[in-house]
Amino acid sequence: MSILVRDISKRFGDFQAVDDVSVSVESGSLVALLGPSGSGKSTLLRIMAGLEVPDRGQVWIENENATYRPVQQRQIGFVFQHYALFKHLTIRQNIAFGLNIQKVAKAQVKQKVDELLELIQLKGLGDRYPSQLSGGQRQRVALARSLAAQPKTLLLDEPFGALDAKVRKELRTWLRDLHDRVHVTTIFVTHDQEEAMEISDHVVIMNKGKVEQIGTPAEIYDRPASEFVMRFIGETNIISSAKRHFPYLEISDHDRVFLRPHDLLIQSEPETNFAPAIVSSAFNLGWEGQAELLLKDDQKLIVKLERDRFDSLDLHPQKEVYVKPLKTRVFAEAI
Ligand SMILES: Nc1ncnc2c1ncn2[C@@H]1O[C@H](COP(=O)(O)OP(=O)(O)OP(=O)(O)O)[C@@H](O)[C@H]1O
Repeated sequence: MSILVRDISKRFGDFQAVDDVSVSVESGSLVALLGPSGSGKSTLLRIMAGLEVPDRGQVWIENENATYRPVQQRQIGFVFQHYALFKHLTIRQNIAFGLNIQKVAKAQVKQKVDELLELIQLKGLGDRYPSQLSGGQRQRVALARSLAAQPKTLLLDEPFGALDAKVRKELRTWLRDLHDRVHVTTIFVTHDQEEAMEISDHVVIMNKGKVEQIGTPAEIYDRPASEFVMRFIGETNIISSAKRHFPYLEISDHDRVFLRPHDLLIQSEPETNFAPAIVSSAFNLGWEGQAELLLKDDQKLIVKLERDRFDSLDLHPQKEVYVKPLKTRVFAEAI
C-alpha cells in the first residue's frame, strides 16, 4: 500500500514537532525515518497511523485522502519499542489475539499462527509465555502479532530500540529478510544510522521537524544534500579555509570543505596538489588502518585506509606525509 504525506505540520503548544513535511512511500518498500531525538520522526509515523491528527496537510493511502480516517480503517500494523505482549497468554495466543477478536474460524487461526511462527523462526516455542523468551524473540512475536491481521502497511517505532547492540544487529537483517518474503510496505523509525542504511530501500532524514533529504542509502551517503546529512551519516572531516591547503580546489578562500576519512590519498613523498601533514596517531584496527593527521595550521584530519596501504606507509607519530582529498563537498553555512 502506498502512503503519501503532503505538507504535514504538527505543533505541540509552542513546539513545532513536524514542519511542512512531504514524503512518498512506494507500495512494498522498506523505508526508514531517521533523525536525532526530537526531530519529529515518531510524530510523523503517528500521523501516518492516524494516532495523531495533523494541524495542516494530508495523508494519502493508496491514492485516497485518509487524513481523518480512523486508525482501525487504515489496515496498518504497529510495533513499538516496548510492545508489551500479554503476559498471561502463550506466544500462540498472543499471535492469535486479533484473529480471535475478529472471530476467525479456529482451524484458520491455527494455520495462520503456524505460518507466522515459522516466519519468525519460533516454531517450537508457541506454547511458552512471553517471560520465557528473550527480548529479541519477544519483538519477533510482536511483529508476528501485528502481521496476523494481514495489514497492508507496517509501522515500526524503534522496534529494536530496547535491545542490546548484538541482538539489534541480528534483528535488523532478520527484518529485511522478513520484508523480502512478505512485501508489506514498512516504515520504521530509528535514530541508528547503520540500522537505517543497512536495510532500507529509502531513508528519510529528519532534523528539527523537517525533511533534510530522501534517498537510497547510497545517495544519502554519496550525495548528502546538506551539512547536517553529511555529518549525521558516516564520519566527516571538516577543513576550514581549505583553499590554503589545497589551492587547486575550485572553492572560495573561506569555504569549509567536508570529506570522508576514506576519501583521501596519502603518501610519503611530496607531490603537486598534495598538502603536507604530520601523523599524530595511527591505529591498526585489524580490518583497516586509521590515522589522525595535523595539517600545517593544526587542523585535524582523520584518514582511513585499507590494511595493505596502511601497512606499506608505515604511519607512526611525527612522520611527515602528504595528503590530497579525493571527493570533497562544500555546503552553504548552516543557519
Ligand atoms: N503529545 C505530545 N505533547 C507535547 N509534545 C510532544 C508530544 N509528542 C511529541 N512531542 C514533542 O515533539 C518533539 C518531537 O517528538 P517525536 O517523538 O516526534 O521525535 P522523535 O524524532 O521521534 O524523537 P525520539 O527519537 O526521541 O523519539 C519532541 O520534542 C517531543 O517532546
